[in-house]
Amino acid sequence: MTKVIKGGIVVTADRQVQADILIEGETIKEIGPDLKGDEYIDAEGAYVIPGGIDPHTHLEMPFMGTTAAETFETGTWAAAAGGTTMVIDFCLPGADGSIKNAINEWHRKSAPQICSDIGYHMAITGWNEQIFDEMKYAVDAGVNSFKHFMAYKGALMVEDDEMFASFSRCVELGALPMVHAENGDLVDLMQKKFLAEGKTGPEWHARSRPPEFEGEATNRAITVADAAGTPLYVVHVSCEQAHEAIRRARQKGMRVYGEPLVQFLTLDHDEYLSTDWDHSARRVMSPPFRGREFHDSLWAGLQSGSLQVVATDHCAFTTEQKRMGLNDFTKIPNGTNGLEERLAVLWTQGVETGRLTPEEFVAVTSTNIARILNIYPKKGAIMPGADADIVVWDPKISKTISASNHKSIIDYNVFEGTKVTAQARYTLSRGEVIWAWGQNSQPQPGRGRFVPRPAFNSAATALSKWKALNSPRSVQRDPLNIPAGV
Ligand SMILES: NC(=O)NCCC(=O)O
Ligand SMILES: [Zn+2]
Ligand SMILES: [Zn+2]
Repeated sequence: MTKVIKGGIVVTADRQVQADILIEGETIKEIGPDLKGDEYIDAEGAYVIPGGIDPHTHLEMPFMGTTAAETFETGTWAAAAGGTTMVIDFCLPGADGSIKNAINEWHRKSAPQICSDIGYHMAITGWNEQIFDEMKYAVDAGVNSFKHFMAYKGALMVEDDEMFASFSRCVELGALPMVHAENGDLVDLMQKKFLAEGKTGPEWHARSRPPEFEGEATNRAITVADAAGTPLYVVHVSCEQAHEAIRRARQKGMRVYGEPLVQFLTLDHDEYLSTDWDHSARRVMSPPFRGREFHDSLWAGLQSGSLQVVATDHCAFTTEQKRMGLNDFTKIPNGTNGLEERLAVLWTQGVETGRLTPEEFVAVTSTNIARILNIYPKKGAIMPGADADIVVWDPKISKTISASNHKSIIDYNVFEGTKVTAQARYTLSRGEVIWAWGQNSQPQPGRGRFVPRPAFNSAATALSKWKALNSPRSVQRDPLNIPAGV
């Protein structure tokens, strides 16, 4: 059975071309004019883009005394409605600290629920021999990236020496270290100080995590990565201080990748000043939303290439869960939504304003992510042989984002009231239409697959080669010229 996506403008990370796409089974067979097939999908007047990949989600993740409400089913369904065909979700070890058990637990939860494909990152939340050993288990199981939390002191945070040990292990395994870069010690101090002063509202969440804390930690993580000789991926970059550190490292030739979130590009820290407690608490996340001046820095990073990908960090809690922190902002579960909205908001506020080209949009929402996370060109590409994860992207469907019609399980939306001017007309996952605008599509839990991601992407391999050729060597001395020991 073949399908042809007909009459659209195919947009990839490097070009736009008017062409049809022939799909055979789950993969792309041919791209060209006037293709014939058994079925046709109308792309007239629309762009045809690789399915979005969200490199940063937390579905059903146990966190801060509760569990993220968004399930693997509702999360991947919301993603499909928004044009995202793959998510990379964060696996978190449980009380036993085992990476192996965490991966098995994530498979157990996700497999029967996911509507489209999934991959995992693994969190490193401490350091011991078991973690050292099980990092290899993770890589062999197709999990090739490890997140290190420099914040959440007393819970997930790791120290610099632990990061160095883990980054060095990543070098051996050909895996990619990632960091949540905030100075956790200082955040902890500020939180305690504010609470002691009776400052308990959600506005103090943001004030306890200023951009300087993020910039310092980003610099520190880059220093650790340089010492260990590894590329580095900085998640949820929210401010110029962190962006500046990444820019500087890249100028020195380091392979440091930066991931702003669509929330950080568009939403303002004034939201924390709302007199409606729920409104502010629903937007509590770490790092927090920043001021408009930082949005400009992040957009510039996407334009110039110093920042490479846009994610959501989708970690969705209900209002009831947020109210766990009614009298103490440090107990508000951290996280916001964005999976369904990422592409439409980025298109409307990026491409429609001329900040991004359609090609850059494809690069930062899909292709760059697939390349960095080593699943390109199976994912993130429109070329023969690639998975037919494709979106017919209609730049003429407008809507106003609202919790009243979103697919997410939560009872609010941080983009509520935002007007967007483009939507997925069709979303295809491995050749199957899983979402059709206005056609009462239904979720198909269990049809998604886990996609293993191999280790040793080309950046890791190149850096290891460079380090091996250029690392300092001991001076060879004639034993006769070495003074005898005293
Ligand atoms: N970002 C956030 O507030 N919640 C999810 C956990 C994390 O990524 O730090
Ligand atoms: Zn984080
Ligand atoms: Zn996160």
